[in-house]
Amino acid sequence: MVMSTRVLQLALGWITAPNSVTLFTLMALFFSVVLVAFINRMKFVKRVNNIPGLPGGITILGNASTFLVPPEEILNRLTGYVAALKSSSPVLRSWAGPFPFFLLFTAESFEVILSSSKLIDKSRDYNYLEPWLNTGLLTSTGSKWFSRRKMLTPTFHFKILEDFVQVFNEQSQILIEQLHDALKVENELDIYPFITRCTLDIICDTAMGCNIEAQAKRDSEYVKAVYMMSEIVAARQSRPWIQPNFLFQMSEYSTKQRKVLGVLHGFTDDVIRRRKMERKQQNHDHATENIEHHQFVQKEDDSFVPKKKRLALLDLLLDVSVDGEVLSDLDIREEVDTFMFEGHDTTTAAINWSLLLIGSHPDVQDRINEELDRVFGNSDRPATMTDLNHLKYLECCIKEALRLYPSVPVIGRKLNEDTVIHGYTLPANTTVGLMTYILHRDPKHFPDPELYQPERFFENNSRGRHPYAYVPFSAGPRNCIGQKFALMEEKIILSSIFRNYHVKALDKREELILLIELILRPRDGIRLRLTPKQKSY
Ligand code: HEM
Repeated sequence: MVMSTRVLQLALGWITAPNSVTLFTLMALFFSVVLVAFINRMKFVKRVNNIPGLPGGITILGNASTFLVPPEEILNRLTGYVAALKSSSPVLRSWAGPFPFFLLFTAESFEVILSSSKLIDKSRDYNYLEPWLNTGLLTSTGSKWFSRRKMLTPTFHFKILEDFVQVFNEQSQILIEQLHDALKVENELDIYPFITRCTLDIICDTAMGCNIEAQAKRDSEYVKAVYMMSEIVAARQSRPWIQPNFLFQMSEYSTKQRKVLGVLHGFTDDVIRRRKMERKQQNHDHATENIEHHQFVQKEDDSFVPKKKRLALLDLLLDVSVDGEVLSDLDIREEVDTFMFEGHDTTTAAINWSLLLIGSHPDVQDRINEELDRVFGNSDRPATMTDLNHLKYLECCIKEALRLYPSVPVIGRKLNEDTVIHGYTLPANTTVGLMTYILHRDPKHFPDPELYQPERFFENNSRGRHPYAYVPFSAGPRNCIGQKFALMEEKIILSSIFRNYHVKALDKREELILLIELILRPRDGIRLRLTPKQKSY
C-alpha cells in the first residue's frame, strides 16, 4: 500500500512538475515501446509477406487498389488473380489495409480449416450481422457456439423436417398461383423476387410458426426490414470507410439500421411473447381438458380428431429453454433471427441459380420432366417425403447448381493459432477466405468445370472425390445445420415449378453480373420465360 502510494506520488510529481530527467525518461520509454512495436510489426509483415501474394500491395492501404472496385467487379478480380497466380502458390496472401488475409482455394487447405474443432472463429465480415443476429449460432464462437450447436442439432431432426413438407407444399402452391397471375400480363419475368417472397413465407412459418403472407401481400414491414438489413450488411462489406463502428455510426446507414432493427427485433420479440402465451393457454386447456380451443380434422372414416399443431423451430427452442433458465428470450431471439437470415437468402439464391441452369439446358429439363412423370404421373397432388427421396436426378441438378454458384461463395475464418497450410505457416490472428466459388471449379476434381453436368453427382461418379472438393454447405463441426431443410425446400419448390411450366432462361450465364456478398447473387435477377404445361386454374 505504502509502495503504491509512493509510486502514485512520483507519477503525479512527474506529471505536475516535469524536469528534464523525467521528460527524457518518459520519452525514452515511449520510443522504446514504439520501437519494440515497430520491430514486432516488421517481423510480422515479413512473415506474412513470405507467403506468395497478390501484387499491388502498398504499405497503408494494402491491396485496397485491387479490391476497391465496384461490387460487381470484385468476383472477377478475385478469380482473375487466383487464376493467374495459383500455379505459383496454392495459398495467396493479400492485405486489407494493415490486416493480412489469405485466399484458400484447394480441397487440402479447406480440409485443414474446416475439419478443425479449434479453428471455428468467424472473420470480421460476420460482425456486420451482429446488430441483427447478436451472437446466435452463425456468429458465436467458443463454448457458447458449442453448447448452442449441441442444443439446436435435434431441432433439425428428420422427424421435425417431415412436418415442414406441408409448409413447403402450401407455399409452393401459392408461388405457382402468383406466377400464374403475373404471367397473364407477360410470359417473361424476373423470377428472383417471387422466389424470395416464397422462401420468406416458408422460413417465417417453419422458424416462428407465423404467416407473414409475403407472397400474398407485398408490403409487410417485416419483409421490407429484412431486405433493408441485408442491403446494409452488403454495403458495409463493400465500403471500407463504413466498416469501423465509429465511422458507421456517422453514416446515413446507421440511422437506417436503427430503424430497421426496431422492426426486426420488435417482430421477433412479439412472436416469442405471443407463442409463449399460446403455449401457456394450451397447457392450461390440456390440464383442464378444455378442448374447445382445439381445431379438428376429419379422418377418412369421417371421424374427427384434434388437429396436431405443427411445431415451429421456435417451439423447440421454447422447449429447451426451461422457462428461461437455459435460454432467455433474448437467446431465443438471436437463434430465431439467425434462422430467418441464414434460412431464406441462401435457398433463394440456390433455387434461382438452379432455374437459370436448368432453363439453359433443355436436355437436363427433359430428364427432370421424365423423373417428375415417373413420380407424380398426371396428378397435381402435393409432394411427400417419399417423393422427395425418389427425385434423385433433380437432386443432382441442385447439387451441380450449388457447385457452380454456391450460395455462400466465401467462408471467412479468423485463425486463432498459427496454422500450416501447404507448408506455409499462416500466423495466428489473421484471416482466411475459403473461396468455395473457386474451389468448386478445380479441374482436378471437376473436369471441364464450367460445364453444367448434373451426372457428376451420380453415385458412381462421386466415388473417390476428395471429401473437401465440394462444400456448398461447408463441412466439419461448423457445417450448415439447415442443409437437409434446404434440399427438401429446394426440391419441393423446383418440382412445383417444373410440374407446371416449361422453363427457358433468357439470360446467358456469361452475361450475368454476379455480386459476391455474404450471398452470391445475380445483380439483375434471373429472367425466365415460363410456358404453362396444359394446366388450368
Ligand atoms: C441452399 C441453402 C443453404 C446453403 C448453401 C447454406 C450454406 C451454409 C454455409 C456454407 C454455412 C457455413 C457458414 C460459415 O461457416 O461461415 C452455413 C451455416 C449455417 N446455416 Fe446454412 N445454408 C443453407 C440453408 C440454410 C437453412 C435453410 C438454414 C436454417 C433453416 C441454415 C442455417 C444455418 C446456420 C444456423 C448456420 C450456422 C451453423 C454453425 O455455425 O454452427 N442454412 N450454411
